[in-house]
Amino acid sequence: MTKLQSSSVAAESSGTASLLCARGVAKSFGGIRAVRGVDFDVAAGEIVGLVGPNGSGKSTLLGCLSRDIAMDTGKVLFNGTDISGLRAMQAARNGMGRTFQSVRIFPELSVWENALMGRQWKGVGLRSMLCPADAATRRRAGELIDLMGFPQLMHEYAGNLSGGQMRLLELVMAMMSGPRLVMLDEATSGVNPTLIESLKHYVKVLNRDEGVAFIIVEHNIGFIFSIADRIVVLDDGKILANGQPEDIRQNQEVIVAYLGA
Ligand SMILES: Nc1ncnc2c1ncn2[C@@H]1O[C@H](COP(=O)(O)OP(=O)(O)OP(=O)(O)O)[C@@H](O)[C@H]1O
Repeated sequence: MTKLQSSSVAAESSGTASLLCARGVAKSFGGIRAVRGVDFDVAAGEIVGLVGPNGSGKSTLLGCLSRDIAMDTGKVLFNGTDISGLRAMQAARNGMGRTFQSVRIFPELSVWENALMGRQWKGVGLRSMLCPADAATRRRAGELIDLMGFPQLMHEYAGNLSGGQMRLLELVMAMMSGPRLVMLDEATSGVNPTLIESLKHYVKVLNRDEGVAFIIVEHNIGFIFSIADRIVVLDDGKILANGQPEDIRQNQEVIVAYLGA
C-alpha cells in the first residue's frame, strides 16, 4: 500500500473514530458507472476535500452520502447509525447538512426568512414553519447571519444577493439544523475572491469553534489545499488518492489525472 491509502486507514491513523463511514458505495445511471464501490470516511471535526476531473463522480458520491441519491449498493454509517436506507431529510435530522452545486435558496424571501427556513432540515414540518420560530431558533439565525458578515442585509430579498452571498446564506441555512457534518458542493463557484476568503474563514470558524466536520467538493484547487485536513481524489468513479494535501500535491498519478504538470 502506498502512503496514500484508503480513507478508512487515514481516519484510523488520525486516531479519531469515524463520524461518517461509507463502504462500497456504487451508483450507475443507465450504463454510466458514476461511483464504483467507494469507501469514504470522515472523522469528527475533520475537513475533507473531494476533488477530481469533471464527471469523476464527486457530486454523485456526495448525493449518496447525504442520501439525496439512492445508492445501488453500499452502506453509510453516520455517527454510529446506519443511514443507508434513510432519505435526505431523515439523514439531516441525524446531523448532516449540505449545500448544492446550484444554489438552493428562496429568492422571494428575506435573508432572515431564508435562515429560518433552514429549520426544515431539523425536522420542523411545513405546517410548523407557518408559526413564529422560537427564541432559541431566532437567536441562532441571528448569530449565524452575524457570523457570515451580513446583518445589514437581514431584511434584503435573498434574490438580490450576489452569488457569493447566496452561497454564504446557504451555509447559514445548512447550519440551522445544528449539523455535525456539512457537505459543500462547489461552494466557490461564481464567487468573487473576497467572498471566497470569507467563506474559507467561516468554514474554519465553524470547524474550530463548533467542531463541525466538512466534506468540500471543489474545483478551486487553491481553496481546497488551503482549507482541507485531508484530500480525496476521485477519478472515473473510484478513489485515485487519499492523503494529506502536501502528499496529494506530489502524487504523480494525481498530477497526471487531475492537477497537471
Ligand atoms: N442524473 C444523472 N443521470 C445520468 N447521468 C448522470 C446523472 N448524474 C450524473 N451523471 C453522470 O455520472 C457521471 C458522474 O457525474 P458527477 O456529476 O457525479 O461528476 P462530478 O465529478 O461531480 O462532475 P463535475 O465536476 O463536472 O460536477 C458523469 O458521467 C455524469 O454525466
